[in-house]
Amino acid sequence: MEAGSFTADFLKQNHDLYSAATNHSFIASIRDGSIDAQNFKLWMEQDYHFVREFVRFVASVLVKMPRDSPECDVDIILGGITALESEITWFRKEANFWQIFLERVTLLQPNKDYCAFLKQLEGSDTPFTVAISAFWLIELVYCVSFMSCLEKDAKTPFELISTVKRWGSPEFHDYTLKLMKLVDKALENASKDEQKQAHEACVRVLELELKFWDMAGFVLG
Ligand SMILES: Cc1ncc(C[n+]2csc(CCO)c2C)c(N)n1
Repeated sequence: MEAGSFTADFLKQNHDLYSAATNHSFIASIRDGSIDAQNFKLWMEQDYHFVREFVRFVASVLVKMPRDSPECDVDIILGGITALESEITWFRKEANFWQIFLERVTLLQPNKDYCAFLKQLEGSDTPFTVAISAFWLIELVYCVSFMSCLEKDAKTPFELISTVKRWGSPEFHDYTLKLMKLVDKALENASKDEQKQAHEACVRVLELELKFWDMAGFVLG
């Protein structure tokens, strides 16, 4: 089989897992309007803390970028960091609306596991190529998942529209395409070992995304 780009090959080879992570029942419950507010609040509490760890992760990706990278490539990651500030402000505002106390949240195990994985990627043992691949896929899963909640026949509740628009918007999709191009460029000339490591990190991302959705969709007793 002739090899295409890393990202296209990855998505083809891991179609079922990717599809499970981007068509989860939690997202389906937002899309069809049946979501329980308790589940949404649980997701928001946990995701805020995930995003806080993600800030450090993205900073580490920027530091690992090769010095001879074109400025426009550096600026894509810089844009990602900048966007995180408004993201955090949005979480705080939204948490207020839902009467969530973000400081009092206890991290659940799937979130702890995901944050531990990010920490591992932040380490100097993880090459840039591997970190940027995981970065792309983490953003893509959210983008594709939330895009489905904006389709014509979706019945997303009014109070969740601002949430799904954040990550399901065409602008956010463009950003994931830019990340995808960065990944493919970085991995084109990488060693077989780095390509394998990047593939494994991406599989792990999909597994962790699935568990994160499972956690959010868990029916509270
Ligand atoms: C579990 C989980 N997976 C992926 C994302 C996606 N994501 C991480 S940071 C960020 C802000 C923009 O870069 C976005 C959309 C998430 N939030 N939570």
